[in-house]
Amino acid sequence: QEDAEASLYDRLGGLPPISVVVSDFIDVLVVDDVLNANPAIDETRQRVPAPYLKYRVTSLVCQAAGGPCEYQGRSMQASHAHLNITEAEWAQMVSLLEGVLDEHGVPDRETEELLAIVGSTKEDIVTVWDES
Ligand code: HEM
Repeated sequence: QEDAEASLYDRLGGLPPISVVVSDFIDVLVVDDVLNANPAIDETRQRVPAPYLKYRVTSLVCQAAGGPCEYQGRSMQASHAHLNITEAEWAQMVSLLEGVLDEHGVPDRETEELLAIVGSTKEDIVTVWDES
């Protein structure tokens, strides 16, 4: 079934649109007040160049969507463990991502698939879990 239809990568239009969406996503992420209220996130995003993050995230998404890229960055666990990311911060990131996908008119099906890819990394990225 999967062989018979276009990959998510192709349905999104390949690297040019993917890189634009990722770029806009990183742009809103790094200036977000909710996320920057976490000092570990704030310090790290000031130290790590946004264009570098755009490159890495683009290659990761490209690969995960079935495109020709090979992600050569660190694991999600290794690159986020020191950021003390909470569930609330995770939810904020998802909401920013949904906004960017909506702005770019990414269709529902592709939006769901992208959110599922991102969602699959939550266990590795969130280290501060709500009780209850
Ligand atoms: C609340 C959620 C997130 C925040 C605040 C966040 C923030 C950051 C920060 C500050 C860095 C730089 C870390 C460092 O170099 O010390 C980073 C790296 C990275 N993040 Fe995230 N991130 C989040 C979620 C995600 C998600 C969902 C993905 C992809 C599915 C992702 C992909 C990456 C990649 C690929 C890198 C680069 C890894 C490397 O340097 O090799 N991040 N993130």
